[in-house]
Amino acid sequence: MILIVDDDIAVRTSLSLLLKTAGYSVCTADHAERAYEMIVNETPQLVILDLNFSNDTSGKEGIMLLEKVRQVNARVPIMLITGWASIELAVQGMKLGADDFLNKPWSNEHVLQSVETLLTLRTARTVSKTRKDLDRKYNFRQIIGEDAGLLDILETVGRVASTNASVLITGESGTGKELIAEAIHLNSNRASKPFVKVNLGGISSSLFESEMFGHVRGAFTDARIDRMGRFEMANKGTIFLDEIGDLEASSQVKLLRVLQDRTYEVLGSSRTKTVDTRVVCATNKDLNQMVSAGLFREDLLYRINLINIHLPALRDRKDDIPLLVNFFIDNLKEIYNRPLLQVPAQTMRWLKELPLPGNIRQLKNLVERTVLISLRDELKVEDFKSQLHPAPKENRNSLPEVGVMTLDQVEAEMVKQAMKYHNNRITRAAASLGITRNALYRRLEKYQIPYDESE
Ligand SMILES: Nc1ncnc2c1ncn2[C@@H]1O[C@H](COP(=O)(O)OP(=O)(O)OP(=O)(O)O)[C@@H](O)[C@H]1O
Repeated sequence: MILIVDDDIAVRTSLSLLLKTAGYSVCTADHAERAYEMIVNETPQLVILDLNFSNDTSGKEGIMLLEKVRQVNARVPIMLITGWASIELAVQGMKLGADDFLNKPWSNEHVLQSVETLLTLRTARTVSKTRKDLDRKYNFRQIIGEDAGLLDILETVGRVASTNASVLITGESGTGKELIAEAIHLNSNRASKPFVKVNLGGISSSLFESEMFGHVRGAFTDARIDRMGRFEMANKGTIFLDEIGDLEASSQVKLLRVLQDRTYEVLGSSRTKTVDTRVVCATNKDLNQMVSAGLFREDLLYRINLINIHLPALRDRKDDIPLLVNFFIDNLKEIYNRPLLQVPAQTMRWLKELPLPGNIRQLKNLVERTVLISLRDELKVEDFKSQLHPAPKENRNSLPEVGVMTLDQVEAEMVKQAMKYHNNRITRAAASLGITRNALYRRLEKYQIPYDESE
């Protein structure tokens, strides 16, 4: 049974009708006390709660009810309804334990999708999965690993794939975020439709709208032909927004708007288009920390991370290293027609102890380079060693090998080095890096490098 809490009879009636027609049983409450009684006594499967009671536009009454409900029932999914103008209220509600929020006016399809998603996610998790069990149920062919943490992740991926829930995938660079995003798509009923990847780090705010929503010819000076936006390309499929932590503030608000309303306008056209796209985002940044630092919108964070999947670093799942190496070797056997290629146990033990800050991508590159360069089929520690730290070549620059560090890590190291060299003098360090003092402050904050504020 779904409980609808709203003092507006029109809202109660229309939502009841919608949900009943879709086959749910429904009950309603027109004020907070009644709703609380029903939640305690009748244990609904889901609660839809309008935060803006018309006699109390501050939303306080709704928020108090939410707090009270969470004290007695931590599990019942709660979906909030607010006006677009009171998005902060929705964020406050999410912090207090609500599961999702909708804006008025809502689309019926959106309500039904969210209800279905929350009810599916609520069903109890099946425990103790083995890799075999998971493979029987889902398609994870390209994802290698048997680490318990990874199996948990795969189980979550399988379980949430069929819903429309937004998923945020976090983890260091090279841990397989894109692969997991693809697996969500492949195991969903959108699998036969497009999977569209967008690297948000590479899209400046001036290009954001034309890239994501498309434009018509003549929309701006350079728009010589009509262009389809990424959301339209991903229609009925999945859009994968990679590097979401790199999105500039003005683009964040535009993205929030489309995820919220599920509609957008093509640049230069007044026609409104509807988005029917599953949204999966990824980042190697700590978005919670970015929210605290005022660099990422909190409402956008809540919108994109109904489900959060955090991928472990490879150093925390070392037992998977041999499985991964063998998987890469098997592929290379075919590609290079070298059926006798193998990595003996001793070499494997050595590989397992490598720090591999670039995670699976670094391991894959290392295996590929070693196979390419080494002439023997039985790969020895020296073969890998020479590719891990290749001997200095003439004119070789001193940058680390590709895959070893991300651009952010290189930048952070350079900033630290300049600060140390100039004894933490901001002006000098900034000048030596070729950036302004403000730009240096931003980077010090970003990488959490301590500095003397009186400087
Ligand atoms: N579990 C895995 N099994 C096999 N290959 C994997 C696995 N995880 C990652 N890979 C491979 O490692 C490489 C990096 O993975 P991917 O691009 O998904 O990482 P990422 O976390 O998205 O990286 P970035 O943050 O840098 O974008 C890819 O070639 C991918 O196929």
